[in-house]
Formats: sequence, C-alpha cells, structure tokens
Amino acid sequence: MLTVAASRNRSAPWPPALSLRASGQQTLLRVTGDWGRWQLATQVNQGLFPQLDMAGSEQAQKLVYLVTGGCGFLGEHVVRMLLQHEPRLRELRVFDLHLGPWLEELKTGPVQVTAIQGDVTQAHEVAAAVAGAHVVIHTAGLVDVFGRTSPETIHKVNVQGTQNVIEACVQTGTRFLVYTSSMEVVGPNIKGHPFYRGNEDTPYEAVHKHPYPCSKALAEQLVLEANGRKVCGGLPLVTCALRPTGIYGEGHQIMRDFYRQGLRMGGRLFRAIPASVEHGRVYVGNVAWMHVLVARELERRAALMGGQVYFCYDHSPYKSYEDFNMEFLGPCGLQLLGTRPLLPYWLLVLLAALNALLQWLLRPRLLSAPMLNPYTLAVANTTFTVSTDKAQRHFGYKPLFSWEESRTRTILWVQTTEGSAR
Ligand SMILES: NC(=O)C1=CN([C@@H]2O[C@H](COP(=O)(O)OP(=O)(O)OC[C@H]3O[C@@H](n4cnc5c(N)ncnc54)[C@H](O)[C@@H]3O)[C@@H](O)[C@H]2O)C=CC1
Ligand SMILES: C[C@@H](CO)CCC[C@@H](C)[C@H]1CC[C@H]2[C@@H]3[C@H](O)CC4=CC(=O)CC[C@]4(C)[C@H]3CC[C@]12C
Repeated sequence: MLTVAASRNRSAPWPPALSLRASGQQTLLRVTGDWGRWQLATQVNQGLFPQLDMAGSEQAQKLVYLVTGGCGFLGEHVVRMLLQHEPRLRELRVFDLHLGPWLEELKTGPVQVTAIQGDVTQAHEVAAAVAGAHVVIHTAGLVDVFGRTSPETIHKVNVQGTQNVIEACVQTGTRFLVYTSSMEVVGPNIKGHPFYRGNEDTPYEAVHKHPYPCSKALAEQLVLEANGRKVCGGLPLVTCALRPTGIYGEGHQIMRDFYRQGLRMGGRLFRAIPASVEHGRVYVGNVAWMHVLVARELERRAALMGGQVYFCYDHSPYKSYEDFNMEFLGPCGLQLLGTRPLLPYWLLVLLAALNALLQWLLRPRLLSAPMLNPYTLAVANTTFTVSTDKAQRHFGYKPLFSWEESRTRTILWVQTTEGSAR
C-alpha cells in the first residue's frame, strides 16, 4: 500500500512523518522527509518487508519498471512486450523526449502505464522518473550515423544521459539496470576487419572514431563499471548490457527509407555492396524479448549476469545488408538490380567522401543527410556476424519469433504503412 502511494504521488505534498506497520500491528520503520520516503519505498520494493508485499495478496502485480526511450523503434516493442509477458508488472513508466499517441491505448489495461515526457540529459528529470522503480531498461539514445546531429549532442545524450540514469539508480535505490548497447561497441572497426560468427569473447580490435559507436562504447563501459555499486539502502546495483546487431522489424525507419527510395526509382534498387559481405540482423521482437527476460532474471541470477554483455541474436539469416532488406522489400514489389555492385568500390568511396564534404560545407543548413558516407559505407562493406548462445546459457533466452514470423510481420508492416509498389 505504502509503496503504491509513494511511487504514484511523487508530486503530492507529504506529511512530515510516516510510520510503517505490517498487519496494522508492529511498527517496522519510521521515516521523516522526502528522502526517507523514497528510501522506504525502495526497501519495500526490494523485498525487505515481505509482509507488506504479501499484504492485499498483490503478490502477482508488484513491480515498477521504467523504460527510457520507450517511444522509440525498439522502446515501443519493449513496452508492449513487457505488458504482454511480465505478469508481475504493476506500473510501467515510459520515459521519452517525444511521447507517442499510441501510449493512450495502453492506459486502459490492468497495468498502470505512466507516460513521462523527459530528457535523459536532465539529471533531475531522470531521478524523478527512476525513483521507486525496481528495474530500469535504458534504451533511450541518439542513433545517428548520418551526421544529422552534432558529435557533442550524441555524446551528451548517449553518455551523459546514461551516467544520469546510473546516478539516479544509485540515489533512489533502484537495483536493476539493463542497458541497450550495440554491436557497434565492438565493430566493425575502421580497418574493415571482418567479425565472422563471433561471440562475446571473440578477440577483435575495436577502434572507434565515429561519434555514435564512441558514445555507445563509453556508455556501455559506464554501465558495466557501475555493477556492484551500493545504491541507496546499501544493496548492490546489478547491471548488464545487451548488444543488438542491426535491428529490423515493424517501425524500422531505415527500411522505410530504402523502400521509399526504391519507389522513387520505379521499383528498383541498385546493388552497391558485394553479396558476400554478411551482416548480423535481429528482429525487434526478439530484441525486446531479450530485454524482458534479462530484466526478469537479473535479480535471481545477479552473480552470474551482473556486469555481463550479451549480443542480441535470433534465427535471422546471415546475408548482405541489401540482400537481407530484399527479404521484405522484394515481396513489396521492389527489385535489387545486379548480382555484383553496379559501381566500382573506389567510386563509392569517392561519392561517400563527397557527401561528407558537402555535408560539412553546407552545415548547419543541410536538412536531410544522405545515407552514404564514409562511415556507413565502411560498416555496410564489412562482414559482422554473431554466433553465440550466451544469452541462452545465462538466462534461458530462446527467440520468441521464428525467422518466418519475423519476416512475415516485417513484410506486413512495410505493406500496410507504405502501400505496395506493385
Ligand atoms: N536501430 C538499431 O539497429 C540499433 C539500435 N541500438 C540501440 O537501441 C536503442 C534504441 O534505438 P532505436 O529504437 O533504433 O532508436 P530510436 O531513435 O527509434 O529510439 C530512441 C528513443 O530515444 C528517445 N530519446 C532520444 N534522445 C532522448 C533524450 N535526450 N531523452 C529521452 N529520450 C530520448 C527518442 O525520442 C526515441 O524515442 C539505442 O540506444 C540504440 O543505440 C542498438 C543496436 C542496433
Ligand atoms: C552503401 C549503401 C548503399 O545501399 C548502404 C548503406 C547501408 C547503411 C545505411 C547501413 C548498413 C549497416 C547499418 C548499421 C548496422 O546495422 C549497425 C547499426 C547498429 C546500431 O547500433 C545503429 C544502427 C547501425 C549503425 C546501422 C545503421 C545503418 C547502416 C550503416
């Protein structure tokens, strides 16, 4: 009862002192002031007072989760997946710079869905959202490899934002933090070294120059180093990081951009990358499922999972970036022309460099950034595939969606959002 009141009415004025009784008899704790109240909520949440957890037989629905970036491509899937597959959920806080209108429809269900418009770079906003949550799933981030945002902003959101989330957990006593990292913290590196069927322990020379992978690598390091820090109340913080490869599925903006580009060119796309360059891709529903499982198991298997990284993987086939996209765009009426790249590689390098130069010259006036630049060309042109079972061994992960299901759902999404090219 008290936990509910504390976490739901954060802005309400509080009485100066509070006594906590179990079964209306024994006084367990007396607290004064705001800070004490949050500590109290935390201690109850952490199971220090099992009598209270059992009170009102609310055992089944007692957890409070926070998803940062919950209105993004991945975040929305995590939010929906939690509502479907986490029966212990009592409240789901969705924190994002831009809240989606679809959140409204979720507010009528049995779980309290709290939409919080906020900015991860603002420490006080993050702390207010985190206070009283059991688990934080931190997916918010600036995903920009096209040079639309300044390196400083990328750093601020991805690194400082993550630091703010960690500090908020420590200050408010939240013990479980799941961070959405990226395969990009490993590679591909700027030397173009292939990472072929690698796992979490495969040695690889990770060299980052681009602001996005630099920021993800720094943020991941912060999260992993925070594992074991004492949070308010004295218990240790348990953190881990998930590293998706290229995510696809319903809501994938780059897939939509390729589709629109194909439509503009009369239903044709031109091969730019050799078919032999393989990319790891993973379906968004399976990435979301991994987040739900990790969040669920982090408490029970803290010693094993704390401070660990996990690649996100499923049964999606290894293909080149373009051939993989054609698995969805083909059935929507597009064709990929050429069994080999139409332009020689040196010309692509030149075009990519030209794009980068133009972007630099026209900044900050350039409104749309081209997809081709030296960094995206290097990533697209380097094999990076993952083969691992670490997630299965550590927390029993098995993909929730088969490749066929993932493919069908993605095709349906492209067809329904954009109409067919046929
Ligand atoms: N899309 C992909 O292929 C991959 C994405 N990731 C990671 O997954 C996470 C989610 O990525 P996507 O869903 O693809 O991106 P997205 O751009 O669709 O979602 C990110 C969300 O974070 C929110 N956000 C951005 N700045 C914020 C701020 N200052 N405060 C609060 N919210 C803010 C955005 O409004 C957005 O809703 C990111 O951390 C990204 O680095 C990792 C690997 C692959
Ligand atoms: C040369 C072009 C001709 O068609 C093709 C350009 C494709 C690129 C835009 C994409 C190729 C690989 C993608 C990246 C990869 O999937 C890994 C990623 C992980 C993340 O964490 C964020 C997104 C991305 C960097 C993804 C971005 C788009 C590509 C570079």
